Amino acid sequence: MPQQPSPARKAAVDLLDQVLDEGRPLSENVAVLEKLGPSDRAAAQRLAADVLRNMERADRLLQHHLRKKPTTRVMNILRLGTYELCTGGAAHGVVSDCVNVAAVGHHTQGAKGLVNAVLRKIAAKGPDSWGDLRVPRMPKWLRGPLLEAWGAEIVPAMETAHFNGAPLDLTAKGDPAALAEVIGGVLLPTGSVRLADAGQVTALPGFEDGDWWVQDAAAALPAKLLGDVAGKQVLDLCAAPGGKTLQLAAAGAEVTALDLSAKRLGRVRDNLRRARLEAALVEGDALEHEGLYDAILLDAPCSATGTIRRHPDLPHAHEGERIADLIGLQAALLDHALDMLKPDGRLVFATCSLIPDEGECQVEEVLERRDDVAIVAPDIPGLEESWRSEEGGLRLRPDFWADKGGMDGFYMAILQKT
Ligand SMILES: C[S@@+](CC[C@H](N)C(=O)[O-])C[C@H]1O[C@@H](n2cnc3c(N)ncnc32)[C@H](O)[C@@H]1O
Repeated sequence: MPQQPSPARKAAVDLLDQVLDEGRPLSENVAVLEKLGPSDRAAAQRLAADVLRNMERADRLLQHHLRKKPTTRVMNILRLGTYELCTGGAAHGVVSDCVNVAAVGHHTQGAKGLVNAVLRKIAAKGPDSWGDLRVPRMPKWLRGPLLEAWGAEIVPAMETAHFNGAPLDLTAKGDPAALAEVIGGVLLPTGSVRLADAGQVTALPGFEDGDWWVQDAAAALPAKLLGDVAGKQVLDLCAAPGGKTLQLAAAGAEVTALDLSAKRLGRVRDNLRRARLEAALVEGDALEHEGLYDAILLDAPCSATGTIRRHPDLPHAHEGERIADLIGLQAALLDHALDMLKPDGRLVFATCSLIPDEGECQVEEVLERRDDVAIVAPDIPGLEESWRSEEGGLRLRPDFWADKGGMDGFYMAILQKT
């Protein structure tokens, strides 16, 4: 009988298989984690994400020791072992446990010897060269279009930001300066509170009382761009999991939060309950919703390429095949949302994408298509002039605020019904 591997390591390899073989993002791979305790679950998720963030580096070292590429699962065991060995993992423990992961799989039993031999070689020499390997590049399907859009200086800066990962940002329900003090965080110029090393989120002060919620500093801006929403009827069109709904409700708006996904809408409900805030929840297709609103937030479904710092699986789980459809959906959502906006009302269009077709181009095109909307320049505290884009929106990039820990990539613009 082979010795059982550590549950976290085996689950991490299962997660890697599902991302790289089946194209399923880490967030959708819950079945793999169901049987694990909380600490193994967290360790498996962290390991899988770290391996994906470092995959190009691991593959570079491994290619010197492999005459031909093994199956994806064997390769993933090797990637995991390489990453751990090169980042301080104890050589004997990591190698033998990776051999155990191979030994318990029907299709990988035969590769036990290979895993052992290759990882021993990596253990001997890999850690010395690891630090000299280049920052991993994005896969070609994404790097190509981004090079075209942003150029050869900016894309490597984005890649460095992706490689560095993301701190934890919180949005305060009340006074952000007071929250920063209580929680020991840094108050950012735009009002978010940043924690460099947060640990377990649910253990932070104020979690149970709903005094704050997790939201990247860039993601916190679109709701603010709607201006003073107190007492206004505000429609949050693609609302789940609800960070922006909470902001709007906390600012005193009468919010209708709509989302297509019942499951994801359940998360909005949970988040509202924890923060003791209220909103009317509607499950449905935004394109079929009707009504007239004072203000609308359209945080449209998109490639989510602005969130790679937190989701290193994203560029590996697919090759952007849905982006063309998403661009069409964003344009249709934008037109329908503008039809539901009262005269003089404000709509904020936002996407967490690095691709201009999902941001700047959408706004340029809607301004050409329609003569009942005008763009309004964003004016809230903390904005930097370099964030303003030509057509009048805000372009946020992961390489901005590099000295502060970065921000998610986002595009947002304010449109006013004339
Ligand atoms: C970028 S996420 C929204 C994030 C959210 N605004 C927040 O701040 O937490 C996009 C959301 O759009 C929803 N969605 C996609 N297509 C939709 C449609 N046709 N109608 C309504 N919601 C849709 C997805 O279920 C997803 O929850």
